[in-house]
Amino acid sequence: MSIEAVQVTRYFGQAAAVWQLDLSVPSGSVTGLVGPNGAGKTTLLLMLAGLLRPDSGSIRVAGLDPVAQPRQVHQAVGWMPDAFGTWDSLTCSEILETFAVAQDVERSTIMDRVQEMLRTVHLADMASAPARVLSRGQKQRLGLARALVHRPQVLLLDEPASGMDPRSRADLRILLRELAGAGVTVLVSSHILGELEEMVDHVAFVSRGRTVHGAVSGADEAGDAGVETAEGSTGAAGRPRPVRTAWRMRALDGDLLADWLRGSELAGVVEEPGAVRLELADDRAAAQALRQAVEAGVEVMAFGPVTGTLEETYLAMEEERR
Ligand SMILES: Nc1ncnc2c1ncn2[C@@H]1O[C@H](COP(=O)(O)OP(=O)(O)OP(=O)(O)O)[C@@H](O)[C@H]1O
Repeated sequence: MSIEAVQVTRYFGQAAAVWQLDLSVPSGSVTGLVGPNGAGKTTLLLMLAGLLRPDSGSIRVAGLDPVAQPRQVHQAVGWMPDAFGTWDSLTCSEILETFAVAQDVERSTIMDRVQEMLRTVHLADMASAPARVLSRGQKQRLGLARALVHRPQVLLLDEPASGMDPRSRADLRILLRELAGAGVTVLVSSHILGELEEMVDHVAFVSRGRTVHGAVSGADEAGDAGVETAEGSTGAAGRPRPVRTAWRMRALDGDLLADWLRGSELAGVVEEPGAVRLELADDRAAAQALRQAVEAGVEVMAFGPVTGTLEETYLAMEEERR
């Protein structure tokens, strides 16, 4: 596990923003952090980034303790806050350069790295522009470049897509998937659930300062309280759940599809003639199911994860906006 939080608590005055929270995030994956306003997501991310001390509990990020080893954690982590404050008179290039220096990036490589990062977030044209002229979405992209400039092992993003246009959001999704593929651990909070669903491998729900068991494998589980309440969550609650577990297969011949499903060992239901919904453990299981269906002669014309399950699960959570 690349991020491990055990019984972490943080108070602001009398109010517990995060309370006895458990979270385990696997390495090399993209994990979503989902919860209502005031649930404690930002507070949690700040503690993981070594920018806020927990009152109690233990945290390990890339094997490091943010309380005892803040400097090492800052170097291991890329942090992108929801609102990225820039020094308005510095240029985009100067801002990235400043952060690269602060993060001890090898001096001789800094300018190349800065150019590379500006290209990655499509701001190369703005390299010499002062930050004050950037739009909100462009500032977000610069914030992403800043978080990545020192090649962190762990990337913590708080609402990164807010203010970004559709092209930038799509680029963000692709970039986060690529980073995870290269072994970076990504934890991303977002309220844009449809988008999160497409980019994350797992999701952890936060409610009233605690992680709750978020089953996102489909409407059935979500509907019958697949999400435990904050009070009911213990133990495995901190383990994020895989996201793509409900899949829909459509075929030209509905009877053949239904026969194949009955004869297979797979968990699934016929939703309507020509369409079945399958519960599959992971992407590999999905690929196998598709192969089996095709080999059995089913003329599959569409197959993909059922979207909207994250939102269904979210809405099934006890509403507790603060
Ligand atoms: N510096 C602070 N001082 C006092 N209370 C705070 C502070 N920071 C956060 N809180 C409180 O802690 C709780 C959790 O806030 P936090 O910002 O972590 O929630 P969040 O899940 O990130 O919310 P959102 O989705 O709206 O960004 C809220 O009730 C908030 O008012």
